[in-house]
Amino acid sequence: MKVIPTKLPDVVIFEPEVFGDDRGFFMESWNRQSFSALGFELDFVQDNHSRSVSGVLRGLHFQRRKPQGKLVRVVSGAVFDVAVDIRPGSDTFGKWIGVELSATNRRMMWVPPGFAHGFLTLQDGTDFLYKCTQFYDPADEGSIRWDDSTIGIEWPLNGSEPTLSTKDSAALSLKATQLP
Ligand SMILES: Cc1cn([C@H]2C[C@H](O)[C@@H](COP(=O)(O)OP(=O)(O)O[C@H]3O[C@@H](C)C(=O)[C@@H](O)[C@H]3O)O2)c(=O)[nH]c1=O
Repeated sequence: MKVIPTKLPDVVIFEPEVFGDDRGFFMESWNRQSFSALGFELDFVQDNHSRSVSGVLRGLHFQRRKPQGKLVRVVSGAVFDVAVDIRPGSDTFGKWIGVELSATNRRMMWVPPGFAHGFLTLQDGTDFLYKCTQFYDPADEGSIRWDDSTIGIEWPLNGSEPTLSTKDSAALSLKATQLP
């Protein structure tokens, strides 16, 4: 597995080894031993799967008391996936990274606990899968505005408006959001 660092030291991209043959392909999407050997001791407790039409933006989500680390990937379609460092006191507080994850590039991104996470779907029928290190807790979760100008994420929207949930439409700026 290839590990690709990003400009945010704790966020990394993984490129699994893909074995193709006449039948199709095979790859390991999660192997505790292999990740551990690379320095990632991860203990996942929940797997999630969402499907979206093109132009859906989910995020930017986080949990306060029980932050979730997420290993995210796409098995159908493509997304622009974003992690924002919202750890108070961090050298990279407020900084973001955006990466295209697709069924074609088979890349995964590690979003560490303490980061807000979101993604924009680039194709209809995008299936997004992720493993989480903490259970979902709706009472603990928060959402930061996707278009917060102090974060300044360059979403590849080409002038169109994203489709948001009611919750995400009502999200506050990073500054106005109560952080851990
Ligand atoms: C996230 C989640 C939602 N749900 C329920 C609550 C709600 O009725 C329905 C849809 O929830 P949401 O609108 O929050 O789903 P969604 O906007 O897809 O939320 C996800 O967004 C991405 C960006 C993340 O990083 C995830 O951690 C998660 O927050 O599913 C669960 O039962 N378990 C879960 O773990």
